[in-house]
Amino acid sequence: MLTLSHVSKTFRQQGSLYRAVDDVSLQVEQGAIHGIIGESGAGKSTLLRLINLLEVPDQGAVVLDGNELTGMPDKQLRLERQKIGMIFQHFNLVHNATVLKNVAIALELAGWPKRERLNRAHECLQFVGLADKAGQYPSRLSGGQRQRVAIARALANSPKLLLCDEPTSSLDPGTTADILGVLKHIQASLGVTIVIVTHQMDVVKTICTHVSVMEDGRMIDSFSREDGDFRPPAAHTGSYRERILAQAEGEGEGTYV
Ligand SMILES: Nc1ncnc2c1ncn2[C@@H]1O[C@H](COP(=O)(O)OP(=O)(O)OP(=O)(O)O)[C@@H](O)[C@H]1O
Repeated sequence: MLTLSHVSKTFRQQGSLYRAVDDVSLQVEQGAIHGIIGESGAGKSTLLRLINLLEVPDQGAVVLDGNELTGMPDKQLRLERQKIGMIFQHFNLVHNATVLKNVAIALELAGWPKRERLNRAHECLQFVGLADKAGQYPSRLSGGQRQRVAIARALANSPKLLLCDEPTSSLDPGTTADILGVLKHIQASLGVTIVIVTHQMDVVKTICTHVSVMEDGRMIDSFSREDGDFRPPAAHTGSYRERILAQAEGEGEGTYV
C-alpha cells in the first residue's frame, strides 16, 4: 500500500551537506505494522517524515495506494495527506485547548462543519477510551492518556496509514504496553496500516509484523514475522539481524542500541 523508491534527503549542516536518507526503497504491505529501527541518527525520523512529505525528498518517489505523492500539486497533496495520520514521542498536543478540541483540530483543518467535527472527535475519544476526558486540558492527563488523545486526533480523518515516531519512548513499560495494545487494536479493527519508528525492541517484539533496519541513512535490511517468529532469509547473516532476531525471540530486552 506504500512504496518508497530510491528516496533520498540531504540537509545542510554547518555549511556542508549531509545525506540523512540515502537511496531508500521500501515496500509496506496493507495491514502491516512495519517497524523501522536503527541507531540514533540513522535517519529513521527523517524517513517517516518523507512518507507524508513533511520533508520533501531530493529524489525518489513516494506512492500511497497507487498515487504518487511526490510531485503532486499542493491541493491534491493536502487531500492525500488526510489518509495519513501521525503520532509523536512527545504527543504534540495543543496545551491551551481541551482534549475534545485537540482531536477536532484535525477535522477543522480538513474543513468539517463544527457539529460534525465535534461528534466525530467524541467518537474517536471513545475509541481510545477517553470519552470522559473530553473537557479536560492535556496538562491534567498522564503521558499515556496524552498519547491516546494524539492517537484519537490522528484517527479523526479515518486514515489508511498511521505513522508513529517513537510513540512509546517517553512512557513507562506498563503504559507502553497499553499504547501498543491500542495500536494493535487500530490495525486489527480498522485495518489501518502502521509504520512505527522505534529504538525499543519490546515494540518490535510485541506488535511489528515487518521490520526494516536503517544505518547511516541507508536501509540495510528488511524482514517479516512468519509463524510468530522473525525468520531471516537464508542469504543473510548480518550482525544487526542476529541481534534483532535474538531480542525479538526473547533472548534480550530493552533498547536496540
Ligand atoms: N532539519 C534538519 N536539518 C539538518 N539536519 C537534520 C534535520 N533533520 C535531521 N537532520 C539530521 O539527519 C540525521 C538523521 O536524523 P533523524 O532524526 O532522522 O535520525 P533518527 O534515526 O530518527 O535518530 P534518533 O533515533 O536519534 O531520533 C541526523 O544527523 C540529524 O541531525
